[in-house]
Amino acid sequence: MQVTIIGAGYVGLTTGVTLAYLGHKVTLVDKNPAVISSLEQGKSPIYEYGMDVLLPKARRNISFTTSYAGIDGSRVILIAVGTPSKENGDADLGFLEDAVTQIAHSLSGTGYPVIVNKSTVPPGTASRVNTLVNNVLSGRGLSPGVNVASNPEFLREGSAFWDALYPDRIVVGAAEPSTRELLTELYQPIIEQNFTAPPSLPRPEGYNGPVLFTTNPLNAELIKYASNAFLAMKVSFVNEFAGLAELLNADIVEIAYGMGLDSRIGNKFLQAGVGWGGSCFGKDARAILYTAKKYGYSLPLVQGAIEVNNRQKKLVTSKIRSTLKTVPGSTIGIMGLAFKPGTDDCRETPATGLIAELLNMGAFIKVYDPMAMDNFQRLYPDLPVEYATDLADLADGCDALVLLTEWEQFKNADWPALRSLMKKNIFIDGRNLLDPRFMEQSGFVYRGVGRHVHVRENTAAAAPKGQ
Ligand SMILES: NC(=O)c1ccc[n+]([C@@H]2O[C@H](COP(=O)([O-])OP(=O)(O)OC[C@H]3O[C@@H](n4cnc5c(N)ncnc54)[C@H](O)[C@@H]3O)[C@@H](O)[C@H]2O)c1
Ligand SMILES: O=c1ccn([C@@H]2O[C@H](COP(=O)(O)OP(=O)(O)O[C@H]3O[C@H](CO)[C@@H](O)[C@H](O)[C@H]3O)[C@@H](O)[C@H]2O)c(=O)[nH]1
Repeated sequence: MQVTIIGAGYVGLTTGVTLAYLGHKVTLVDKNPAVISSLEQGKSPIYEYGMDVLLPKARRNISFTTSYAGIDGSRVILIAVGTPSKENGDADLGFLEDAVTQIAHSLSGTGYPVIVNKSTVPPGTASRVNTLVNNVLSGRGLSPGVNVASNPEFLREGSAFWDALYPDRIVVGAAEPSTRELLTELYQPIIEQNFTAPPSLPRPEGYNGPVLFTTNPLNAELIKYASNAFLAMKVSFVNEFAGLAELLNADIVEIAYGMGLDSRIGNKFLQAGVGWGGSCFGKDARAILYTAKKYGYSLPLVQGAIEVNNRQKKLVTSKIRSTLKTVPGSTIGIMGLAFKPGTDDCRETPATGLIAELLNMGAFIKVYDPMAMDNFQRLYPDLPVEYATDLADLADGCDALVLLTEWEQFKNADWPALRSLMKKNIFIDGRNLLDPRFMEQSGFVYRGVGRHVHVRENTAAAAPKGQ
């Protein structure tokens, strides 16, 4: 099937590469010439696990362009442009409206494609896009016959290709049976799992394909917001209890493990830490709160998830204060800048707020991330921090190390050697990644999140991570 995707960012690019890998003919349109020229040279502008394998394999079925000129022959146009937060919390639909207007001006009037919205957008947007595109067509003297569907995206950065090839569900919000059939055809290889799995992304054992759920566009749009709000709330819930556990000298890792044994609760998204970040949870929670307010309604659970998260982000500074005592003049090493492991994305990463606070308190800051240093520097060019070349360079001369992203490389580091390079021995584990007893044996004063300082024998090792 001939498919056009507008926006070659995290969602558009992974979706485009996946669909091309599955045999569709994909045109990726992005207004940023640097993104397109990088892709034309075979280089991905973003880091995503599996991209190095899938992009070359998809290459013969995919083309990249900054122009909307060639979109006319497509049967489906997927929109995957950004929908960032406005000052008031509402989703900014400027990029989306620009894309839709350009699409409407590029269609010739024969055999219209279906426009499918993959960007996360407030309820009612599909209907608004429908009016916008068909008004432009009418203004051009063409018949207003374009259908618009909602097909929200649920991929996670760092495992985007897993989520694209082996999703739990595909949600299609479409009013007309013909649009539902078209999107079912688009996703047929995934629904039926009739493709050769790439060796680096093997089909999970027992996985038999996603549930295809068809509904109307409004419900589909709300499914996306409700899902993200629920996940953010789940993490905030465990973080809220982490604070109480710490006061009571209990251990949140064991508590979360015990909770997750109940299949109604499940063991995922119960990992306490420095709070959630990224380009989606905060933005989408603010947007749905704004929508509710417009209708004279409130969402106290969603509001609470944000408040708990804001409080959580201050946790590290108070741990630094209580362990280091004198912060001004101290050197603090930040381990991890990406908002989660497996990605180079630093949008709304917990690292920024913490670094700003520590700088304000008079600390000297060094940072290291195995993947996200360039992105971080590009996003926050004015932050006066020193970029370390590796973990040893980071630890060298530090009074405290603060782990913010649970990279595998950090787990497997030579901790006694790193300790020997430091001036003082404070270690704040903002993701409960490391074994407290091992860290203390390695010479550190260890502080995790929601865990008693001296964790009992057999506890940390026994409880698996909740991700
Ligand atoms: N990042 C994720 O993990 C994720 C997951 C699910 C849903 N989403 C949603 O998907 C949407 C896209 O997110 P993203 O992270 O991929 O964004 P992104 O910023 O990484 O990419 C958006 C791309 O769209 C391009 N663009 C903007 N306006 C354009 C236009 N008019 N024409 C052509 N190109 C244009 C930009 O240049 C950019 O490359 C958002 O609504 C987001 O909430 C994101
Ligand atoms: O137990 C957990 C799980 C996650 N997090 C944090 O929560 C944030 C978000 O993590 P995750 O959801 O894995 O990453 P995203 O790539 O932001 O994906 C979310 O946002 C996307 C954009 O809307 C959706 O498509 C995905 O389904 C949804 O999981 C990160 O800062 C994580 O560190 C925790 O602190 N504890």
